[in-house]
Amino acid sequence: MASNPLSSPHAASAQDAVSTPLLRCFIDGAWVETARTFDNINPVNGRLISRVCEADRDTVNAAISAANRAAKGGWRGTSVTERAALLHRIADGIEQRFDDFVAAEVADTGRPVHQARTLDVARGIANFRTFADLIKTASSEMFESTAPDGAKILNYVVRKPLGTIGIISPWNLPLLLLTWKVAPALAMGNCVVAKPSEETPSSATLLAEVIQAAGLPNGVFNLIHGFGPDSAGQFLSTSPHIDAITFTGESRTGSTIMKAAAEGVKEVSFELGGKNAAVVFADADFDAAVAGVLRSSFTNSGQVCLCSERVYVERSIFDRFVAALKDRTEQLRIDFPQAEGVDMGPLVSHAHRDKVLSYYRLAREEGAIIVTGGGVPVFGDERDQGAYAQPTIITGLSDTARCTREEIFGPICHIAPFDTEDEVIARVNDSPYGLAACVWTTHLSRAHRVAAQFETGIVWVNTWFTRDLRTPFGGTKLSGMGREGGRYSMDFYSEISNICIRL
Ligand SMILES: NC(=O)c1ccc[n+]([C@@H]2O[C@H](COP(=O)([O-])OP(=O)(O)OC[C@H]3O[C@@H](n4cnc5c(N)ncnc54)[C@H](O)[C@@H]3O)[C@@H](O)[C@H]2O)c1
Ligand SMILES: O=C/C=C/C=C(\O)C(=O)O
Repeated sequence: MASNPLSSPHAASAQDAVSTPLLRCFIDGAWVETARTFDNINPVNGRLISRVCEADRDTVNAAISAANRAAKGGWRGTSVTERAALLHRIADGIEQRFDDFVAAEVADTGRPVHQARTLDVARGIANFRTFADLIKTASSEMFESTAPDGAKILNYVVRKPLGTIGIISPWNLPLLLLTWKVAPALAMGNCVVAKPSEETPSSATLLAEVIQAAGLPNGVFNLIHGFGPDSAGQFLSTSPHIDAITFTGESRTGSTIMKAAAEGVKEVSFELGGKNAAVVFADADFDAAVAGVLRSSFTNSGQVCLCSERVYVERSIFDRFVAALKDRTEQLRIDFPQAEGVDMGPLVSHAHRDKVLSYYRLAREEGAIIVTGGGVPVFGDERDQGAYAQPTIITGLSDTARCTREEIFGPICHIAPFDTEDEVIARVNDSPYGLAACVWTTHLSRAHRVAAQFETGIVWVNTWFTRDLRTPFGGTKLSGMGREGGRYSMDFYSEISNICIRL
């Protein structure tokens, strides 16, 4: 198998004299070229990486038909043991091509190589292995009772596949978030039509190669490339022939998809936007809190749905904390993905950087104090053609400012002082989002008391983005609908029936 998607046999195109790789769709076990293509750009230097086949409506419908056929074919009848073995084979395939997946993620996003290795690709493997093991150990419910006439009654629960699942994923953690949905969907016996973000097609294409090599029956996994509105995403989410949609992306996109799902009363699972808070009490381990907020604000250039864009620090340590975080932020190494000790790469695209920079300008207009950053780093080399932005800390804004209420999804956080526990809980909850929160304190009962009052799906205490894949993951309010992870994924990707027997 070729070294990476940039030279994979399924990407190379004989038509292209300059040998720019062509990334194709994968439908019913075959690689499919389409009439229209779009460019995939490297955000480190603005250069063309590959051309990507855009699936039109007919191509999307062909993928859905292939999944429907496979769903009615043998796949739903495979045993848990067979499906678990196949998922492990897919994980093995990712492992065998680990460096190719790293290269794909880095090419599309410019992220540090060490992050792609330790987070993105590692989680791609873990996602398949976790659900392979889970279905083999999962139990079902059974209830014994007695009818009024004394007859024994047995109720038991069975899980069946939903059928064809539409999966639409974002660009910020491409392989992690795509496999977080594909693995449990396949584990529960469903068939899949997956559409990755137009910004990050490479690792999804590699995944299709690995799935094909693992021997999944044709049509069980299908990959279509394209955009959202009037393109593959919309054609998939509005199709009457899919049985459920699982989507990760912006809240307003989720709302659009939900309207489409309403037409056919389809099951939906949404992992949406956030405006997450980190709360630092005076009794926190100060150095750990500074290091933790540095990570939760600037990991992946702030392009993680769980990042802290709002930081609240108890007043007595506010000035000291701001100074310490400023110092650590200014030491962050912003560099090429493969540079030794690199901490931060570019944003995913020039368009996204423009959006983030518009918020940097808005912060000034709203009267923020720019503690550090607020612009674009100058390198004097090809990175100046990339989509880099400075990690930025601001203070001085009210809780009603747009920069403290709207998701920016870049390397920026606003720090505000607070005085009491009740005050900070109310301020954290005063948000249209409810995805995640972080609390830094050494006071155990306070940690539990505060965490339990946050209106978020996830709370971390003295840590951030620490993941046990068996736990429920998801948000409240505009941050999403439903939970995925462990048995929560098994429930979403199954049709649950109860069978009652009079013995
Ligand atoms: N809650 C979570 O777990 C989680 C995880 C990662 C990212 N996110 C959120 O995702 C956003 C960033 O990702 P993004 O910019 O790719 O989001 P996005 O909503 O712009 O796009 C996400 C996906 O949806 C597709 N899409 C866009 N419009 C569509 C439409 N009308 N119909 C069907 N598909 C459509 C896109 O092509 C892409 O594949 C941020 O808001 C972030 O908070 C949330
Ligand atoms: O950018 C958002 C990150 C989401 C992470 C997960 O869905 C996960 O860790 O399973």
